Amino acid sequence: MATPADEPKAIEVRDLSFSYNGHLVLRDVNISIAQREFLAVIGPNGSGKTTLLKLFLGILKPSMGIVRVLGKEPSRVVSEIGYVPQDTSINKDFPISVLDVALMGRLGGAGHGYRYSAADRRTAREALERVHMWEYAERPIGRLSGGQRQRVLIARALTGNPSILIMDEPTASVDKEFQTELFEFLKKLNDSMTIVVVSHDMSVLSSYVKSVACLNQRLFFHDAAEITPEMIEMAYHCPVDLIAHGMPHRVFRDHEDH
Ligand SMILES: Nc1ncnc2c1ncn2[C@@H]1O[C@H](COP(=O)(O)OP(=O)(O)OP(=O)(O)O)[C@@H](O)[C@H]1O
Repeated sequence: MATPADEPKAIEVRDLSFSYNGHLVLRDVNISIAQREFLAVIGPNGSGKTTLLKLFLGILKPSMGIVRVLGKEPSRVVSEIGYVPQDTSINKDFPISVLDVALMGRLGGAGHGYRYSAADRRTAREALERVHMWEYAERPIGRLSGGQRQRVLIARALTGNPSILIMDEPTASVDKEFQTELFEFLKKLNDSMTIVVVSHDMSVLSSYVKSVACLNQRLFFHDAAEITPEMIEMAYHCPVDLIAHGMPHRVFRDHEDH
């Protein structure tokens, strides 16, 4: 049986740089994410967070350096990763039901024309029950609240039975109550699953995550849930008066307003 010492890292990134058409977005990024880690990636708008996630997923290829997921090329382990994209990437007018969205998580590498089996339907139902959305199974996704839609997207990611869950801004369009509920849920999943969450909102993160990475073209990784003033300065290019055990939330807001 594999011991933690010899099990592969969930995600390993070495000397990674990435450019879009010559425009450098990520520079010399190194990070090693152990299995069952709960990592938050924070950073300002346009700092490359979504780009980094897409490199983890194999949707983008590094310009330089390597990305390994469970020791392999990301494209070879697609079914190991559940991805919850930003809510804004969802076309809310598309006439598709909650159950259909959850079932899409079963497609994995399956080609066009794949027919869902009874096992697929059972798994989709279980995933929707886990996020308390089974009662909405027949409802079009366009007629859900932001928080409900987020739950369905999580269910879709879980139906693939991934060992790594990657979420891009899961709390962007939901209220405080759902944020807490979501992180409690993620904390339970984290017993058996690696979780990577991109977020702007640090106030909800600190009590749930195990480590934090601050990104602004370069990545600054801290192997603890604490967000240090150095990380803030590095990523946000502003000195932050880090208030005792508080997140510099107010300070950020002031900073972003100017
Ligand atoms: N497909 C693309 N083609 C060209 N440039 C892109 C593309 N996608 C993103 N970019 C640029 O790359 C940079 C990083 O974008 P990315 O979406 O990774 O940032 P982010 O940190 O996720 O931002 P946000 O917090 O606003 O979601 C930005 O300057 C963005 O304009």
